[in-house]
Amino acid sequence: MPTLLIAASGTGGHLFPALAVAEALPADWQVHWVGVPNRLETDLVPSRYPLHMVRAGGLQGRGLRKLWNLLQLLLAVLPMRRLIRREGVSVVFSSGGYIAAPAILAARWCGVPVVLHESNAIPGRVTRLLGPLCTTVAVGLPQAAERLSRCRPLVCGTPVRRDFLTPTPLPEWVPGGDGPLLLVMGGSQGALRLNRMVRPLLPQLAASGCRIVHLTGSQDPEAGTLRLDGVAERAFSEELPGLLQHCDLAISRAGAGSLSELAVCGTPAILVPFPQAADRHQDANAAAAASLGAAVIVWQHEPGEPALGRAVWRLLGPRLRGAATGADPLEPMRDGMQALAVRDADRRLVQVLEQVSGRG
Ligand SMILES: CC(=O)N[C@H]1[C@@H](OP(=O)(O)OP(=O)(O)OC[C@H]2O[C@@H](n3ccc(=O)[nH]c3=O)[C@H](O)[C@@H]2O)O[C@H](CO)[C@@H](O)[C@@H]1O
Repeated sequence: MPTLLIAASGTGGHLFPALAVAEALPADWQVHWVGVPNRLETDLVPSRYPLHMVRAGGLQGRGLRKLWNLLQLLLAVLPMRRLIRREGVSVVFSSGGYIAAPAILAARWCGVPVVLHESNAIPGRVTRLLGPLCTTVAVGLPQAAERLSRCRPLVCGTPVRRDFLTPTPLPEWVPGGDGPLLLVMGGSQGALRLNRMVRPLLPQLAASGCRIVHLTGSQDPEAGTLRLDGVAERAFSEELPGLLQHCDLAISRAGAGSLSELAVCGTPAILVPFPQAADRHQDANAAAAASLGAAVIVWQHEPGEPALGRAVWRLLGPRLRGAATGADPLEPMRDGMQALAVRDADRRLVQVLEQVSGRG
């Protein structure tokens, strides 16, 4: 029985694509997962995949703290190597981030093939540094391949969960009515600054008949303070597939996971890239969508500045006024999102895993 070790940790953007790959494997594969204590994987990884923990953090901090984190990251190679040997792992797969570093080094040490998936348009530090050691580097966007010429990467899209690919109903708690539906989301952790840009716009939008779902994240102290008819606020929703398939427009951060889900659902978006993302990779993700006409980029600004409001009213205005479809700016954006979509990224990656494990 082939055994896959998945090294994915931390954010939805790393965990969900890896989960999609695990779910797409043929039934005879066994999956083990390696993560970090107290991160999102403890909630998200289903119990059918044994979850092993190693201590491995990012290289945050300065001076001695940074050195200590680097040492911990290197020391994590040892338990990973033991895990690979003990479970008879045939292939290691990682969706990137810091946990990928010890996973790649341990796999090479054991002579086991390793497949690395990079979903961002600007590859992360670990991908740039250790990609050349991997058996295969796969990327979600062609823009990333241009930046990784030493690894000859395979462009295969970023896997999304199956529910995004099959028709899914709108959740019952979404405000009813005929008005267009606007979804606001800030990635798996929510985005405070994005929430603050959006809130001043909501009273007028709701008064004009727009229905709004705002996914605030769990850290927003202002959540729940604005009570308006036609607006539903949630910290997090498990029902994003139904929301994305039915909404007219999304306002979103430009994380690679969200972007690939918007694309497969054909959902037009206003993207507000997170300015502190490593190497400003969200700017590049957003640019990849905007270059296809799929999205409009609005740079993060203070609440009350006009850019976001102008973009929302320009895009939703015709639907709020009930104008004819020909004048609707959202239609070409939907086509743009569909051009960005890769619907079989999970199967393409499974094919790679089967090949490198000698079964393909
Ligand atoms: C702040 C930051 O640096 N974020 C990075 C992080 O992703 P981060 O997890 O922040 O964002 P992504 O957009 O990649 O993924 C969000 C995921 O959370 C899910 N979701 C979100 C809200 C909700 O209510 N329900 C729900 O299910 C979405 O369906 C999606 O699958 O890793 C990504 C992949 O390397 C990067 O592109 C992002 O830049």
